[in-house]
Amino acid sequence: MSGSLKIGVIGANGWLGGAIVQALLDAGIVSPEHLVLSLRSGEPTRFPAARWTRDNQDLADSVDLLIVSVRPADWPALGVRAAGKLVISVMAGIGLERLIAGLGSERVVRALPNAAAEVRASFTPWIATPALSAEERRLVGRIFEACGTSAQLESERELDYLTGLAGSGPAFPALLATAMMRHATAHGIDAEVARQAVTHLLVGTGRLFEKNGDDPANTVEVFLDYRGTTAAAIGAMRANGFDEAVGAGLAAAFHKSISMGLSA
Ligand SMILES: NC(=O)C1=CN([C@@H]2O[C@H](COP(=O)(O)OP(=O)(O)OC[C@H]3O[C@@H](n4cnc5c(N)ncnc54)[C@H](OP(=O)(O)O)[C@@H]3O)[C@@H](O)[C@H]2O)C=CC1
Ligand SMILES: O=C(O)[C@@H]1CCC=N1
Repeated sequence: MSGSLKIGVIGANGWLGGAIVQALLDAGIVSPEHLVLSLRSGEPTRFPAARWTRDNQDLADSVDLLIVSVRPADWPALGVRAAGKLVISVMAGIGLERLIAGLGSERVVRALPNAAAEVRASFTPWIATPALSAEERRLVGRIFEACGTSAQLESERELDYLTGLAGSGPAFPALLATAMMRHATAHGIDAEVARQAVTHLLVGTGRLFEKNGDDPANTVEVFLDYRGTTAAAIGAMRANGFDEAVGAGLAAAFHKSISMGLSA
């Protein structure tokens, strides 16, 4: 695979598709003139130097690597054939078997980036069919390293599980942040002050985790040892079902990632 690799992205006007294209360009994996991008409605809003089309089959025929980034519900109607092409799907739930049958290619990757690809901070688990060469696997690794960091998995079951934990993941700290902001403003804290407090605690905690690289449970233990405000909060959160609520949420995501792949 050389610098003249042609990449096509179906759904490039969408959130994740656009983020991946930007990451590919930023990392120099593809040049704009080697990009073919498709959209369904509206007009292209980004990447003016790329070739935009509404003809997905023409796109698939024109490129070396095809990335499919439409919503799972739009997959059955897509009808694109990509025999002999390397294909990456980032659609939640759609399994390798269905991708191979639908696309007519044996060289397929299922990947689950997350919304942080927009800031090149996604964690992206992925799995490939056995037909991918070592060089193609390196290329896939480079693509998702461009979006943040990545891990190649051995089993599709792991990917189904991580669809919730990693793919949906940014929504969960956002949910926590929403609950914290709601509580703070109900206690008279200015909404902008609450927003800043919550944003900085998420970013700051992430940076601490990156710096220390240890088990988050250690951080919880260190705070519990103070027997102060943090311990009081953690005790009350746990007594009110915090761990159970998180577990039930991740189990629901795991279940949905399997069921939506069967029904979409
Ligand atoms: N966003 C996220 O955080 C994550 C998303 N994913 C997966 O990525 C995929 C895309 O998600 P996301 O970017 O958020 O969704 P978006 O709705 O933002 O983007 C999907 C895009 O696909 C376009 N589209 C649909 N059908 C076609 C078609 N036939 N031809 C060309 N374009 C088409 C849509 O066009 P239109 O505007 O007309 O609807 C839309 O622009 C999903 O399968 C999702 O499961 C995975 C992990 C994380
Ligand atoms: O919620 C979803 O189904 C997809 C997967 C992760 C983000 N969006």
